[in-house]
Amino acid sequence: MKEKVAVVGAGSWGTALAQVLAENGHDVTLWARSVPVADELNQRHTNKKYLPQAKLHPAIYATTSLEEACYNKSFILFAVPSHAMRHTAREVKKVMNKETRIVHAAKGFEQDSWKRMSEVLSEELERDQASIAILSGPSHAEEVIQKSPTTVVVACGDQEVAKQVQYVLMNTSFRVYTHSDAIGVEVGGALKNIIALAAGLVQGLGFGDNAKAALMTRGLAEIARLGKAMGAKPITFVGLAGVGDLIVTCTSTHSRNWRAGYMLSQGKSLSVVLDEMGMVVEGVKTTRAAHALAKHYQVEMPLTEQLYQVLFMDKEPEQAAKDLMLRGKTNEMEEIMETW
Ligand SMILES: NC(=O)c1ccc[n+]([C@@H]2O[C@H](COP(=O)([O-])OP(=O)(O)OC[C@H]3O[C@@H](n4cnc5c(N)ncnc54)[C@H](O)[C@@H]3O)[C@@H](O)[C@H]2O)c1
Ligand SMILES: O=P(O)(O)OC[C@H](O)CO
Repeated sequence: MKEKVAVVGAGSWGTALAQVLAENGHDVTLWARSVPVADELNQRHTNKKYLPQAKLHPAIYATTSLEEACYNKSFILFAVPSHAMRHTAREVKKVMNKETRIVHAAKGFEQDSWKRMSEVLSEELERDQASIAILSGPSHAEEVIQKSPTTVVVACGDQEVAKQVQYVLMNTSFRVYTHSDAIGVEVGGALKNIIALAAGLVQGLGFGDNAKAALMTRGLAEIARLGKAMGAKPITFVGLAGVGDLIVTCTSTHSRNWRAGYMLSQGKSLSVVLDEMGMVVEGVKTTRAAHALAKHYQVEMPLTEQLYQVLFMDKEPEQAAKDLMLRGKTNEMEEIMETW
């Protein structure tokens, strides 16, 4: 059945998801923040800033009007960065219908409140959190747009909504699994960006594959520890929204977080790196959030702690690596048993 879907956010991820939906035959309206981007999408069927090589489906209709995008739609899919979620949702609330199903695909926390995006959406849209679906998993827009086989999860307290989202998005190159652990899927997607930043940094410092494997494994351990404290099911982190996303972001040069980490290793300051990237690097703000959440939940997150000091307290990355290697001696099996 053809559905009317609004995609809110015409960056790389929103554009790639709009393409998947249009290829699946749905009626897609893509909300862009700027008029030139909307004009380019409508007239040339390209989005050069965010997906330079892509030829987009001509049926994708772009607009800068949230009302035009969101009124009378079956689904609204939020693909704006986490820092933009609350104010965008507040505007969407004014123009959307009560029965429209809500999905978000952002991977981060709100600054200062450290809330998950589904909490923010629930507050602003006055919706039960259990009705909000979360799309996550290993999925770079650059590959989705090329129809390279991709697997994702859609998590929701209401499994009927998860199945409906699975129905509208799934096709031969985009496989969607439903999931019931919304907190785990949301937290896994956000926290892997911290480890991806560290992986880029480590690679740029000339460390080898042993260090990368260590980062990913020990990164997963601390993601699971914080996730569990926040109410996630630890087993979720062995799936696509945990290990899967860690693998893709820590090993792919498509990753904005990995690239930002790499640039930092070349001696550039954080503000220069973010400027040069010109795209959202969620891991920076997420490091702040996880640092605060770790304190709040009294969970040990040594990698996050060291990255926090490198990003925000001018610590030399080499010193951070040494401090990680020589921190208090621990027993891996005991830790695994405690978390998993
Ligand atoms: N790019 C990917 O491959 C990918 C994959 C999965 C999830 N995500 C997640 O999707 C979210 C969006 O990422 P992206 O890669 O598309 O980012 P992007 O940098 O490519 O695009 C960001 C978009 O958000 C808009 N935006 C920025 N600030 C805004 C604001 N204050 N108000 C309204 N709109 C604003 C920009 O105009 C742009 O359209 C992030 O949370 C990211 O982690 C991205
Ligand atoms: O490019 P990144 O690092 O923002 O990661 C994008 C997606 O989250 C990968 O699944």
